[in-house]
Amino acid sequence: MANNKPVLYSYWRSSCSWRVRIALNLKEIPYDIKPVSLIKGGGEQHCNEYREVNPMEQVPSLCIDGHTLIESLSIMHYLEETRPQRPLMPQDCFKRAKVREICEVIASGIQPLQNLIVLIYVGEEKKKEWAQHWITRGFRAVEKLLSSCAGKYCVGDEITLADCCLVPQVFNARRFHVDLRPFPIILRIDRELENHPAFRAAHPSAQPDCPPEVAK
Ligand SMILES: O=C(O)/C=C\C(=O)CC(=O)CC(=O)O
Repeated sequence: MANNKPVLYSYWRSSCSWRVRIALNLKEIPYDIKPVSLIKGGGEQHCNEYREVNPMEQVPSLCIDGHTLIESLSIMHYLEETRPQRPLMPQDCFKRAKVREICEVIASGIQPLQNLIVLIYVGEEKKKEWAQHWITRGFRAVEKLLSSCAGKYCVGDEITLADCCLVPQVFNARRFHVDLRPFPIILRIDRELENHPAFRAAHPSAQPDCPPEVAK
C-alpha cells in the first residue's frame, strides 16, 4: 500500500527545517523525516537526486498530497490552508499582517544572511562576526515590532507562524554567541516556548540525524 504520510527532507540543525517541523507538530500532522546532511561530502543537498526535489539545493522540502513543496514559509502557509485545525494564523487581518511581517524579517532579513552557503563564502575568519552583525541588526527590528504586537507569544496570546520562525532563530543567535540581553521580549517568548511539546520534539537535539555526541 502506498505510504501517504508526508515526507520532510530535513537537517537537524537547519533552522528552516525546524520551522516546518514545529508547524507539523503543532498541527499534529504525522510525517516521516528524510535526513539530508548539509555537510557530509560537501553537502547531500547538492547531489543530482536532491536537486530534482529542490532546485535551490536547500532544506526543507515537503512531499505532501502528491506534491513536492519547497521554501519553509510557503510550506507552512500550505499546511495552514489545507489543514485548518489548530490554526497558526490569527483571524484578524491586521494580526495576520503582523505575523507575516515577523516571519519575513526573520526568513528574508536575518536567516539567509547567516546561512551556511553565505558563511562559507564569507570565510572562517570573519564568519562569526558576520553572523552576529546580521542577527543583532535583525533582532533589533524584531524586538521593536514585538513591543507593540506581542502578548504571551509573538502576536497576541496564540502561537502563530511567527513563533515557529522566532525560536529556531534564537537558537542560531546563541550558536553564534550573540548578546541577547538587549532583547528581553524575544528571550521571554523563547523561554515560554522551550518546553512546549511541539517545540521540544522539533528541536535539533531530538532529530534522528542529530549526532549522538550532541543529542542528550
Ligand atoms: O550544521 C551545520 O553547521 C550546517 C548547517 C546548518 O547549521 C544550517 C544552516 O545553514 C543555518 C540555518 O539553518 O540557519
